Amino acid sequence: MNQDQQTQLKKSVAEAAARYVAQNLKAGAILGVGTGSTANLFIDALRPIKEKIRGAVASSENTARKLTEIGIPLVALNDIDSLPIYVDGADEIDASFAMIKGGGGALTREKIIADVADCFVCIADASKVVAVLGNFPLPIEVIPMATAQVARAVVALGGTPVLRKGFVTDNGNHILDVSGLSITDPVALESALNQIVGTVTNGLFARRGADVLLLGTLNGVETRTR
Ligand SMILES: O=C(CO)[C@H](O)[C@H](O)COP(=O)(O)O
Repeated sequence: MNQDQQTQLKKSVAEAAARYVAQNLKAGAILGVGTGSTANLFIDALRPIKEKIRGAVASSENTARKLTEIGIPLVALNDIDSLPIYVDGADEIDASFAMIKGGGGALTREKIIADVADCFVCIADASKVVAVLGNFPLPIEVIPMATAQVARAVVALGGTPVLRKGFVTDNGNHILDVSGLSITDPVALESALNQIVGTVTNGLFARRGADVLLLGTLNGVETRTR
């Protein structure tokens, strides 16, 4: 698949996700919105149905800006008790709907919103589906003073961490991108990484994976459920 085709597939799933929201989000409800190029296309696709959405919880400052631009009011996660639907992209997704996320660096806020949401709708083009997670380097958000220590702990687990240069997360932290992991047990690795002191969040979304996958393929958008 070339880049133009991939962009076209991202656009198709973004539009399918907007239709999904129009059909499934109750009038006046709050929507969770992810981060990244697919999420940006999703925000664009929300324009025609924006009156139906009372407000949105944004997973990053970029997403907050885009939502504001199209006139969807922002809602703080602390001001709501529940969130029916969260729509976000992924860097990789496997057959059990476990994902690697955080290519855009928004993994911590994304994981928090995903945890609150009743339904995580993953929007992805076909290139994101893998048999085993780990070809895409796994992002880990770390407290800056702990970066070297977390990197040593990650090496001990068999990974090769690289500091994402010139990048600071919306929370003021660093990202280590970890390659060389063949993630055959995503739940166990997510838990193991959570134990490393100085780690804020790792980009494995396995304990709380997606519920619905809208997958853009060259033959159209497939809806898969777990
Ligand atoms: O996790 C993310 C951002 O932190 C994104 O969802 C992930 O990187 C996919 O991005 P894109 O839609 O640009 O391929």
